[in-house]
Amino acid sequence: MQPHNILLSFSSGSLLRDINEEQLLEILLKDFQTNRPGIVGIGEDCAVVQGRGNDLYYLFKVDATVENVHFEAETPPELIGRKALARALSDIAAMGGEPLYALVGIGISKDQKIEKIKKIYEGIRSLAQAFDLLIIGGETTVCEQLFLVVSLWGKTEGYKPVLRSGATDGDGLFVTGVLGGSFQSGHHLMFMPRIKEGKWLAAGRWAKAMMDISDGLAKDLPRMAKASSIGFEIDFDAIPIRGGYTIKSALTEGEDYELLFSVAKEKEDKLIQSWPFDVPLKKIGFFSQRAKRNFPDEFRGFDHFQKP
Ligand SMILES: Nc1ncnc2c1ncn2[C@@H]1O[C@H](COP(=O)(O)OP(=O)(O)OP(=O)(O)O)[C@@H](O)[C@H]1O
Ligand SMILES: Cc1ncc(C[n+]2csc(CCOP(=O)(O)O)c2C)c(N)n1
Ligand SMILES: [Mg+2]
Repeated sequence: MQPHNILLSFSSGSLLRDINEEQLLEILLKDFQTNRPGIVGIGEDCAVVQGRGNDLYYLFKVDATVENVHFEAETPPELIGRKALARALSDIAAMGGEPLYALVGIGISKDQKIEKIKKIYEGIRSLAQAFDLLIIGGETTVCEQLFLVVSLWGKTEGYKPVLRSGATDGDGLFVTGVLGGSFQSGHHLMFMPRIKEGKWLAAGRWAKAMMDISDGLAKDLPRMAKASSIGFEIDFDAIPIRGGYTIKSALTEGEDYELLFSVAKEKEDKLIQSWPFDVPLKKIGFFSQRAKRNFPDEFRGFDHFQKP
């Protein structure tokens, strides 16, 4: 059982495995200033910094992709590079932004084949090209466990980024694509970040709250509900599950990299009629002031510090 107030209950001997990712951030950032007018700091998929006027917002994101955590030693190197960039792009998509520039950090051991690193970079280059994104720098270091860190700079222009906190009572709850089986099916290496869908949803003022699903719906939806100070009702039969996988997989395994968003009740039908993309769109429930903010205990979602 997790202690309720982590700041009161952790001791100098406590280990990371005793807490979760959110609790670690609470401990670390207790005395940091992370917000001020025009800036949205911790708690969103990207940090938001307001540009000049009310029409331009910059988005910032940094994402790590680590051997034996996010990919395996045998993963094809082009797909390692592709995934490292795609993960960060998914967070720009989650706010309805468009990507502008990237910095790429890499940690490699001295025994690594140069050919493998070249292939990793080829994976980055081809996805960057697909999104018209410039790689403008990075960092190289030596390390036993191969890792990449991608920093992205993006923007919304002419409309506001969609935060996690905008959902209100009665809003419909939608997801793109299908959920579950990401690791086993290889989706976690091949997914297409939902940049154009996210931008359309934000620029057209369809989505009131939005995020990407990286730790599983069972973990990420309660985060959105908490940010919006609201509960939710899920229609479990409506959840779009990848063929051959289970509802448990769809709710808990994570790395779906799909968009989860809320839409005002009166706009739902129009949204479904107007949806111009090939990727499926599905209503899976609604936000409610009276409903709970959690899934049943058997559905937990992914946490780096805790056993599945
Ligand atoms: N070490 C850290 N220091 C400061 N802020 C952090 C740190 N790690 C995460 N954050 C912030 O905490 C929030 C949640 O981070 P997290 O990486 O879980 O984002 P996410 O979008 O929920 O997940 P993902 O990156 O898998 O999509 C973000 O706003 C992020 O900027
Ligand atoms: C070797 C290997 N083991 C496990 C997984 C599954 N996995 C890793 S990170 C993550 C959640 C999102 O990460 P983050 O919170 O860092 O964004 C999930 C579901 C994998 N892809 N590769
Ligand atoms: Mg995210």
